[in-house]
Amino acid sequence: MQVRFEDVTMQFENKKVLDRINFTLPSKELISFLGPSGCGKSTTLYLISGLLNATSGKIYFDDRDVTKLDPVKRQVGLVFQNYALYPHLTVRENIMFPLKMSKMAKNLRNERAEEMAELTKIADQLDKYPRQLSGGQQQRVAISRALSKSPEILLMDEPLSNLDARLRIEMREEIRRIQQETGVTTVFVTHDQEEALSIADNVMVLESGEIQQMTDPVTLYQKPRNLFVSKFIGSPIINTFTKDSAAINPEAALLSENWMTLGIRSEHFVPATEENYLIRSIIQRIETVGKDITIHCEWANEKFVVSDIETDLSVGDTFYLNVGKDNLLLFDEKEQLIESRTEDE
Ligand SMILES: Nc1ncnc2c1ncn2[C@@H]1O[C@H](COP(=O)(O)OP(=O)(O)OP(=O)(O)O)[C@@H](O)[C@H]1O
Repeated sequence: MQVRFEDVTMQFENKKVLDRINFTLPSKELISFLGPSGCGKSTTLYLISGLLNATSGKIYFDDRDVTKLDPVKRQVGLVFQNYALYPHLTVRENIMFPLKMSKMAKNLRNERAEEMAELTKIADQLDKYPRQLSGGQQQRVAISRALSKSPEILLMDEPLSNLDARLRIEMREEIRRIQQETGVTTVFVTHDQEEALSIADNVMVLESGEIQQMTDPVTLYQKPRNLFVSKFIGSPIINTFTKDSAAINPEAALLSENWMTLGIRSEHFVPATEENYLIRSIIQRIETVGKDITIHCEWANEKFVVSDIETDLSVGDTFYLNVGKDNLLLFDEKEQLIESRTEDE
């Protein structure tokens, strides 16, 4: 099922949290809402679920106007960060709970609970209580419960935030698998850019109640629409330079072009020579973490980082660098990506 927002505004007292936002979530996809704390991700999710009502604008599920529809009638499944399981009910009873509410016959409820537990790989935990399960298993129960009523859409609000790093990675792969097996349109809210990029078909980046960009993870990384998105996506954070950056070769042809900020990702630098370089630096520190080498550079108090590069140079050496022209991200005075440049060349 497709979800469409038309000019949706959400205001709490005198605070406008979402300002006339428009988007379409394609059917059967996993879409991530990504953005810093307070940008309006959860609010958008609750508007889809019906737990919040929009101040103005329209919300459609396919061609059905659901703007004023009761949450129960919207057929959404919800999964929260804290699992929200009933502690006094077993796993089986937790999964069956929404089915009981909708008065499904007991044998069918049981069958459905077992089917869901198979899907989420907790079939051997059905008679335990939530407190006897690990965090990852509890979240599997919450997902089973949310899917038990075959919702039209599954909404997940920071579902992995309570798990440790290793389990987060395991569970995000599981969520991806479950989403693909069921084909249910899924929204996954996170503030973690790596999580969003690794799990989603499409990512919607929000900031200050406005959609900054909505596209697939590769495009988001390679062609961020503006400086905010370029800085929010990618680790380490993208390096930025201005026209008066002393690190830029004063002879560089790039300086005669019209731009305000130059963005270069750490892995896009290649070694260069004093005769032909774009960026110069003095190596400050070489950091090795496992297989990853990050070189911390500086020129005239401007700091930046270089990674995925082979060099014999050491701390204190001058490091000359170039960047392939497709990897130069130029932003104008409104911090928007100048796209025509890469298309022209
Ligand atoms: N019921 C409410 N009354 C007043 N302000 C609210 C209410 N709910 C949310 N807000 C405000 O709306 C803004 C967006 O909140 P929202 O929870 O959607 O952000 P978020 O992007 O999900 O961030 P987080 O990850 O911190 O939850 C915040 O400034 C928040 O304080």
